[in-house]
Amino acid sequence: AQSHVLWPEIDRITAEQLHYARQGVGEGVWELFAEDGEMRMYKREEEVNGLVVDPLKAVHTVKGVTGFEMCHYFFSPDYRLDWETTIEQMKVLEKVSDDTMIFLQIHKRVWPASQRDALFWSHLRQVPDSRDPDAQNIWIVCNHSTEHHSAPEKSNGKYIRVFLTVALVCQTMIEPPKNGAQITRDDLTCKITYCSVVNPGGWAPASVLRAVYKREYPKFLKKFTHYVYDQCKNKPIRF
Ligand SMILES: O=S(=O)(CCO)c1ccc(-c2ccc(C3CCCC3)c([C@@H]3C[C@@H]3c3ccccn3)c2)cc1
Repeated sequence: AQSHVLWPEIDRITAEQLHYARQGVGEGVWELFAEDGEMRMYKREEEVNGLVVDPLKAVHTVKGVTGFEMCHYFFSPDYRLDWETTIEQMKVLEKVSDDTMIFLQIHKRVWPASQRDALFWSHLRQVPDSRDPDAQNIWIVCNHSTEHHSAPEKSNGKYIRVFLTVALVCQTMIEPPKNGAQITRDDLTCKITYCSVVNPGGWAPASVLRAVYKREYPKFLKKFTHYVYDQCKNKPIRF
């Protein structure tokens, strides 16, 4: 993908999102708004030109899967409709490379706001951990809004286009079995950080959007992580 016109932006945004995901939720104004088992969901209340764009950061720990497996199922178009319940249509507009694609998604309408679509590049990458060189166990998927000739903004004006930046950062922790036995899924833990900022792209009542965010994000992360566990549990481990 290094040759593609988008590459410099993909490289920059992915690095920025990795750094942002690693920042704790201790400092600053993160507000815990949802908890479910190991999942903690935080938000900041922000508005841009009167539009709610509340940044979201979620942390979660899932046993029995690797960071690669979690990121693979998040990135791949083949499984998206199995776990993403808020989209009506999804199309891959361009396969930039094996680890980079451009998606167009039509999201279900959130009454009384008008229906939205999202056009974004999606990039999957393994990340060498600078602090721990032999930790080759961190994977990231970064989704960031982009433009594309086959999905011009004003094509039919039917949908308002959202502007989003999303990052799923997953780290595999292995509890090596005492007796030197082979690693099983019981020895695996995946530490997840999910960050997202979605600008609704056009007017939508703040109260409605905040209610949608509060309801949809916890549901989405819970459904997605359970889906990946179920898909992987009887398959060989992929790091
Ligand atoms: O992580 S992803 O890349 C996974 C690939 O699908 C992703 C996640 C979320 C969105 C998204 C797009 C539109 C909207 C709203 C804005 C006004 C009306 C619709 C929302 C609101 C936040 C609520 C929401 C949260 C989670 C899931 C779906 N809905 C979210 C897009 C992509």
